[in-house]
Amino acid sequence: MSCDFVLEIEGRPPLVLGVDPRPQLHTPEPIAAIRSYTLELIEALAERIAAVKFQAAFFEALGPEGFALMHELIAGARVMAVPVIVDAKRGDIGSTAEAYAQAYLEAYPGSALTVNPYLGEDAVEPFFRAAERSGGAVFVLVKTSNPGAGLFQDLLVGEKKLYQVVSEWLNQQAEHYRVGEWSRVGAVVGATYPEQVDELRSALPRSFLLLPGLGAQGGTPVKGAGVLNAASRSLYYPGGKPDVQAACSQADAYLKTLE
Ligand SMILES: O=C(O)c1cc(=O)[nH]c(=O)n1[C@@H]1O[C@H](COP(=O)(O)O)[C@@H](O)[C@H]1O
Repeated sequence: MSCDFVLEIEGRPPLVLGVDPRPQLHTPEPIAAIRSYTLELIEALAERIAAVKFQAAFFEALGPEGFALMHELIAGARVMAVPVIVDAKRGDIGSTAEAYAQAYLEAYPGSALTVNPYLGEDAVEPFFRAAERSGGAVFVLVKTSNPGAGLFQDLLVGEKKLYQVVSEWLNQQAEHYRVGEWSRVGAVVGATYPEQVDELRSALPRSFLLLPGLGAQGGTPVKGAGVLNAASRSLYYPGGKPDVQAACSQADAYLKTLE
């Protein structure tokens, strides 16, 4: 297995498994049950997914043991040769960004991290540089999937919307951090906004687009080069509960619409 996120992702299916565990669905011992279910699921879906995306908040909410479990599962996915995206949406002043980049990108070479660009270029660059050193990637929030995304992201800045300004800046960064056809600098675009997905696919030709919002938020799969459709609840808990067989069927159904 190559230890470079960009090279690994290129040839894989366009679906991402989101792991957002709810302890109430794994009683009576949530930590142990989430560990075994997630490992079994990643193994079962390994050939059907581009990557597994761990949402840090759900593990943090489980306390110190939960946070340790996320790190254990990241390592487990890497052992199974499945690329990892840590969805922690980090963003802070440069010196703190260095520490976040060390915690996720450098700790897991060949992995990716979601990043919030609100603090500006000097706050995001440490993530790009760390990704370059570690063979990783960064997915920067451009147009998020939530209903309130437009409050700031659609604000007009001159004649452009703020998310368009972000995407123009991001495209320059993406050119700089290219690895062949694709870049270490990707973008997050909600599957719930298909028009903006089309627009940003053209505006960011070198970037992988991570599209959360599939299923539970009402988004549907989007075909396209470099498009990674991400589903958490609808794939991790198909039918509202842990079920490996049903998850395999759901993954097949998503992939069929993407053929
Ligand atoms: O970065 C993300 O993954 C993300 C960005 C975004 O715009 N919208 C969004 O829903 N997400 C994450 O994607 C997952 C979506 O979960 P489901 O709605 O259950 O598929 C959650 O972990 C969110 O935190």
